[in-house]
Amino acid sequence: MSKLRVGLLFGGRSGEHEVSIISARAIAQALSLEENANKYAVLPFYIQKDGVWQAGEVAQQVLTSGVPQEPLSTTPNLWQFPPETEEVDLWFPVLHGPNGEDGTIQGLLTLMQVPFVGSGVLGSATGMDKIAMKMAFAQAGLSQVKYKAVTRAEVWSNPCVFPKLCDDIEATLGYPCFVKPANLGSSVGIAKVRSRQELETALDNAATYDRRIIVEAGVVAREVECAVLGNDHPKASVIGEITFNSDFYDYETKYTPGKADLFIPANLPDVVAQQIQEMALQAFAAVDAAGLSRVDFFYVEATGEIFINEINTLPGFTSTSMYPQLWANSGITFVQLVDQLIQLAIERHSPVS
Ligand SMILES: Nc1ncnc2c1ncn2[C@@H]1O[C@H](COP(=O)(O)OP(=O)(O)OP(=O)(O)O)[C@@H](O)[C@H]1O
Ligand SMILES: C[C@@H](N)C(=O)O
Ligand SMILES: [Mg+2]
Ligand SMILES: [Mg+2]
Repeated sequence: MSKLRVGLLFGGRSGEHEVSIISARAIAQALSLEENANKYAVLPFYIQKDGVWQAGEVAQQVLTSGVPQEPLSTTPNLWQFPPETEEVDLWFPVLHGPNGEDGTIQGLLTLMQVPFVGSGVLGSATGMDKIAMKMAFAQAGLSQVKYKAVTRAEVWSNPCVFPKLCDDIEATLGYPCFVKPANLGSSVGIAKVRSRQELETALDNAATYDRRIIVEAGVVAREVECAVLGNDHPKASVIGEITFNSDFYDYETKYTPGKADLFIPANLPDVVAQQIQEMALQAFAAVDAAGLSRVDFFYVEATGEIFINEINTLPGFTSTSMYPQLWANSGITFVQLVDQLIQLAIERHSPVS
């Protein structure tokens, strides 16, 4: 039986480029182990930081070394896809953040009419944009912290508008609050602010990343996460908890070994764990996710409140990442997990009989 040729897409024009390479390396390895080795042949496709696609040796070299390839200074030809593109039977996008997790690549792959792992255009776009995502969650009745949506135009407006915006944020959300570019991940561009001056700086900085910005009331809570796997009848994993000593779960804490600890399963009353699992499944449906997602929550132990924070439709996928570890603790190994994701992609893209 011939092997299914899996196009592994990684890198990407996003602030999470480096994380994507590490996630893709772990997935490539899992696709070459045990029964997967007989079923799948991996074709690596590396998207440089300037958006140019590389296949073959260049892509393999980035995957093996984990080091991004610097784009050439010549004007890139963005619409020249490598010839290997035509050999792909199924795409496995392992791209985090804008231009990868946000529906853009999913639109391209849909037009190619080749099945792909994960959410489609709607689920990816709604899951990526924290403002759209929160509106979908509110509609589904999921509890979340108070927030305000802000645009770059308001932040970089005339000097009369900006102070009013900051006054409004102070009055409605108070300090500390969190300023986030709406479309990003790995905490890139996020700031925890405690004063007017920090608020102004954080809004200005977030506006350099995105036209859309969200400001959220800060909550003091335990951080817990749940993995979801499936299409129309998804399953929720056990719950995991993250602990750390830094001010919040920022980029450095996420990706520096030893700075954060993961506890799986989290030490939670059964009823709380079940409620989080139900909320994770509701969130998955609310944004129309497919295949996989990791849903992040805040659990306020003193009051019993559970706030949904966000959904990640292409969560970090290194061998030590929360998503595969949650499934490993729920009885699905990393090797089985990538196989199941491919089978779910085939199921989702099969013509309705
Ligand atoms: N409203 C809030 N109250 C308290 N802490 C918060 C709040 N929002 C964010 N944080 C802190 O910032 C971290 C990153 O926030 P968030 O998960 O929204 O960002 P992200 O960039 O999408 O992250 P990910 O890597 O999970 O995709 C959280 O894990 C938490 O530590
Ligand atoms: C990759 C990062 N956005 C995560 O959700 O793990
Ligand atoms: Mg996120
Ligand atoms: Mg998060």
